[in-house]
Amino acid sequence: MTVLDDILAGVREDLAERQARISLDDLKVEAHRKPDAKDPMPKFRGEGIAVIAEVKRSSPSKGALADIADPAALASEYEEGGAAAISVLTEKRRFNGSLEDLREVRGRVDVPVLRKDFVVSSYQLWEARAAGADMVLLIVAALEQEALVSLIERAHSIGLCPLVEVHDEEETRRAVDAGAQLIGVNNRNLKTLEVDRNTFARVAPVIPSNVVRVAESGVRGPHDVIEFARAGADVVLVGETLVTGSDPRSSVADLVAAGSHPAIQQRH
Ligand SMILES: O=P(O)(O)OC[C@@H](O)[C@@H](O)c1c[nH]c2ccccc12
Repeated sequence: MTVLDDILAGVREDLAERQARISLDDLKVEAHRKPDAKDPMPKFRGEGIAVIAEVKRSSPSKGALADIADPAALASEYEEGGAAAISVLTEKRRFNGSLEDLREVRGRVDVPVLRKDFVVSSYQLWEARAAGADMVLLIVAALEQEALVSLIERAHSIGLCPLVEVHDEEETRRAVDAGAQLIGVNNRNLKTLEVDRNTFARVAPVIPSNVVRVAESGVRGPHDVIEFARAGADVVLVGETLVTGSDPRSSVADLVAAGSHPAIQQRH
């Protein structure tokens, strides 16, 4: 059993528990009360490389990373540093996150907010929307093709922008076939948790030029942003470096500055 299988088993158990407690109809009512989701694409296709900054307390690879007593305060620092969007881990068992964290972040920042979780059911899309998310992560390795296609369609139909995560060329072809407009290449293999920073450069050429490309995981600082940008990234998604650093606001600002370096050729 891979780490991903193990995480998914826990996610399904927790999901069943929530589904027994909160009806889909109630979630839909709550979701419809929320203001329309914000479209992240203009920022992702704008000047320079956009930075998605992540609220992440723990990870299966490293264990506890940071306490983060006030996720909204952290997100607000990210926003002040120039983050184009905020990613909030909502998975509980391995990442120590929650939908409550997302709700708090949503209440504090103006930029789009991504629900970072292991989505296997449209129920979780409604949960994301009800908590005020604008975007949702869909992991190709966790989904059959049919489920991937229908979750992408459903996400769009309820106003969520799906970030479709891949790790190799084959998954990328599946994401493109499924209609993904925003693809994240995870440099971390979720089956082994190993990070290989060359993954993005290897996989990016398979992504059509009209699709927005996100380099995920393993960004240690401005130098890595420049490397991913050179390999064709429009966006970088950064967690650990920001939550373990001493000044999240200026760390984000440094990454944003590196991503708008004139030597970087913009694709859009
Ligand atoms: O902390 P890092 O190495 O900067 O990585 C952030 C992000 O890419 C990572 O948290 C992530 C990428 N894909 C995921 C899927 C599920 C959970 C977490 C993730």
